Formats: sequence, structure tokens, C-alpha cells
Amino acid sequence: MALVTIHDLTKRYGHHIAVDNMSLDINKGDIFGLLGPNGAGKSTTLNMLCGLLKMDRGDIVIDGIHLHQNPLEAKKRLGLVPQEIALYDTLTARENIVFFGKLSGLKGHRLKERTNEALAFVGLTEKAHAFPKNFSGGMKRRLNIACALVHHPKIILMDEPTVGIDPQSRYNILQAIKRLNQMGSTIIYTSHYMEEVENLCSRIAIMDHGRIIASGTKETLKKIVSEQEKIRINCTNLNYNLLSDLKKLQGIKAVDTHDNTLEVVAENIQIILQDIFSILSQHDVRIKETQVVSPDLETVFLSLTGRTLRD
Ligand SMILES: Nc1ncnc2c1ncn2[C@@H]1O[C@H](COP(=O)(O)OP(=O)(O)OP(=O)(O)O)[C@@H](O)[C@H]1O
Repeated sequence: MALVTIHDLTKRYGHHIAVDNMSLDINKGDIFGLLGPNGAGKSTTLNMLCGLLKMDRGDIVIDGIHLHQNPLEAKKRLGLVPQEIALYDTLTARENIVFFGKLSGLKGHRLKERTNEALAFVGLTEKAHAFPKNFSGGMKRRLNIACALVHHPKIILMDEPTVGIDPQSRYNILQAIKRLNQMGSTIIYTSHYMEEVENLCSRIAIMDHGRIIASGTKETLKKIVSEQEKIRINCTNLNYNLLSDLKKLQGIKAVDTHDNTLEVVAENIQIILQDIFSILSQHDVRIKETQVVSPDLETVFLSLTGRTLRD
């Protein structure tokens, strides 16, 4: 049985539909990745899951409890690491964790024990009495994670927890997530970093314009594009007419650009490679580097939407 069930979830901001009739099951023990570009609706979904934002329609069931029927009981099972760091600068690291622990109903000896444990888990024991305003971005993020897990929630929601931090902190956070999962927590993790989701998550849902466009294990998702290949061409002088000419080639599944890179997905790239190069030459494009890439989640997204995740 699923630990979290989302059924027909919908959220509008005025006329804009941010989450559109979304249904998902998340199983106990999953590190579940919600992957999508900026604006896909990931944060809106997480905020509705933890009751911070009211849904317009749908149902969320957490560990057998309907969120709208018994929000307090449902929320006890959740810990949220929000996208924006949420800490009190006037409280020390320890006091911040204690504050969030109390909000979750912890007190006395248990609160003290859990606070020490949370500090140790994120490697901040030495900084317990320091103020977060003096912390690096990565340390603040780790402290935010400690605040979210002090009450030992069954489910931890993480909204892009590695955005804007240095590689070492990023590595530490990803390792901490794996350890949390091994210790029994189910994780729901949003990101627009394809590699991160591919390496970390046991199951993935790809989101675009508020809808789930594909979901499953990374192996299942890659099967969608198993007959396809992607070529990445680093070049100069990319232009709109070039893209539209490439899209007319038979066998082309998707074409997109970012920075000075052109990405083309096709059924059998070897057969149409010559045609691609000749179109590039007609448009005076100078090729610097060409690489055939095996299908990844980016290819899946590109193939399903015609756009790259970076859009
Ligand atoms: N408070 C709001 N008022 C109006 N529109 C909003 C509001 N919050 C989000 N949106 C819009 O809803 C859509 C989904 O936003 P959301 O933040 O959920 O996306 P996201 O996938 O989390 O993207 P990001 O990675 O940029 O946070 C976007 O088009 C966004 O502009």
C-alpha cells in the first residue's frame, strides 16, 4: 500500500493552473523524485502536501490519514525542507532545532536528545551555539534539514535542497538523504537537476506545466526513449530558422538549444547525421564539438516535451 497517495490534485493561481489534476502514489521506503523545469509546479505540490497551501480540488492521503480530515495527525508524519531557507537568525543553531521540535510536540529530555541527534546527523554539533547568520549557504541548508527531521517524521519533503550551494555541501546533503532513507524515512525530493534525480531516486515523476508526463523507475522512464539517441553539438551562430529546418527532417523527435549547445533526439541518428550537418552548414553554423549521448532523463524530457529541462 502507498504511504502517500495524491489523487486529482489541482491548484490554480487566478487563471493559471499550477498543478493540474495530478495523481501519484509514493511507496514506503522510496526516495521519490519530482523532476521538472522551473515553474513546473513542484513547490506548489509539496506545499499542498504539507498543508501550507490549500488545494482547489483533489485528495491527499498520508499514512492512511486524509489530510483535509485530520491535518494535525497527517502533518506529524511530515518534515519539510523548504526551498527558501527558513531559520531564525536571532536563535542559535541548537535553539532553531529546539523551536521546530517544540512545534512538533517534542519536550523535555526527548527534545534534548533528538536535538543533539539532529545536530550530529547534519554534522553541526560543533556549531550548536553559533548563529546561522554567520553560516555558509550549505551549513544553513544542513541546519534546515536538522529542523525538518528532529521529530523523526516518516516522510521528509525536500524542495530543491541543493540549489545554490557549493559542491562539497551538495555532496554532504545527498549522502545525508541516502542515510535518512536507509534509516527508514521515505523522501519526496524535487529538483530540476536531472543527474541528481537519476542518481538519488528510486522512483521518479517527470512534471511539466503542472502535469505528470511520465513516472516510474529510471529504467522504465528510459525505455520510453530506448529506440532513440541524442546528439549534442557545441557550436556558434544558432538561430530559430535552423531549428525549424532541423525539425522538418524525417526521424527527428526533438530539437532544442541552450547556451551554445544544440541537442537533437532522433530515432536513428547515424542515418540522418549527414543531413543535420548539411543544414548546419547552410546556416553558417560552426561546429566546435559533437557528442552522441546515451538516453538519459533529459532525453526523456526532451522527447516528451520538445524542450530541455533547462528552459
Ligand atoms: N503565489 C503565486 N501566485 C501566482 N502564481 C504562482 C504563485 N506561486 C507559484 N506560481 C506559479 O505557479 C507555477 C508553478 O510554480 P512552482 O513554484 O510550483 O513551480 P516549481 O516547479 O516549484 O518551480 P521552481 O523550481 O522555479 O520553484 C509557476 O508558473 C509559478 O509562476
